[in-house]
Amino acid sequence: MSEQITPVIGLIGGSGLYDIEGLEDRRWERVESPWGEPSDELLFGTLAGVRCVFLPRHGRGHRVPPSELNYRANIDAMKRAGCTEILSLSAVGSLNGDLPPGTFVIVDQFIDRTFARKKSFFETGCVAHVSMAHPLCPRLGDALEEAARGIGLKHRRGGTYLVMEGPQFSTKAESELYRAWGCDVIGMTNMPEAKLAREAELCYATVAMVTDYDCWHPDHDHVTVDAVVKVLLENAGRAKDLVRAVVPMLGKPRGLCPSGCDRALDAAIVTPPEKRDPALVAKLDAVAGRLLRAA
Ligand SMILES: CSC[C@H]1O[C@H](OP(=O)(O)O)[C@H](O)[C@@H]1O
Ligand SMILES: Nc1ncnc2[nH]cnc12
Repeated sequence: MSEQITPVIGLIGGSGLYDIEGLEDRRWERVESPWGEPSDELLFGTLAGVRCVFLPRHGRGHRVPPSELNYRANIDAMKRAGCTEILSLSAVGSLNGDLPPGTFVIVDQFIDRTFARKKSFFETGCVAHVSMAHPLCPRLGDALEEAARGIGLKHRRGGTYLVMEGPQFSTKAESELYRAWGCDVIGMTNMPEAKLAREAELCYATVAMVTDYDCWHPDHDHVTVDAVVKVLLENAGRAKDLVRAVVPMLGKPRGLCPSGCDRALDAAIVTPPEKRDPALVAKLDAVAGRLLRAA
């Protein structure tokens, strides 16, 4: 019989999203990871009977900046907590005049311009190369699109998210360069998060919630934190409505991911078993235990 999965929905809340009210049987719990400290405790609970695990990306109180987030610990902790998929909810600037503040973009591509982050679970002693050609899970995108349409949310399916290092916002020349590259939105956090989710064989989707026009638009002020916060407080309520609509759709028992997100490591690990570093293999127990345990 083909494998049946009972989904556990991971939710990573970005700027402005530090809790999911309405989660039943809620409890904040510390999850230990061999990769270090996650941003915060994880919030466990259920929505419409579906198990959910929420992590505020920057921690409650927004304490951790994008470059100092321990992305590996965050993804590893969510995998250890049993998550089968992750929905990332993120504030972004718009690089596209057709995507005004308030629009929710169901992203389908990334350009990763970050340079000061640990980007892989695989290090000396166990090397792997996963495909990132299609970094976001279309199955999750379909559900998000249907849910957004169902609740009348201003949204767009598809768009390229440029991930910058930050924490400073872009220069005008950078903003114009990214527009010329065809990017739609800009933020600081979804890479390496999406890469690590892929290595951990977790389906991953991003809802990018537009808060500003960055600094390229001749008719709008350059982005400031005040402006972002004002719009993201409006976006946060709608993001929670979207979560409440999409979780019941995703929570039904299902087969394997048609796009293969949950088997991403099948053809990725290069180092043969006898050459692997046992200490690293032990650290990879949650991320890659499916394959490494068998070896
Ligand atoms: C507070 S504005 C800049 C900040 O917001 C976004 O974070 P997140 O993706 O976690 O919502 C952006 O990437 C920056 O980190
Ligand atoms: N303009 C912008 N640049 C980078 N990150 C952002 N998050 C929200 N707006 C942003």
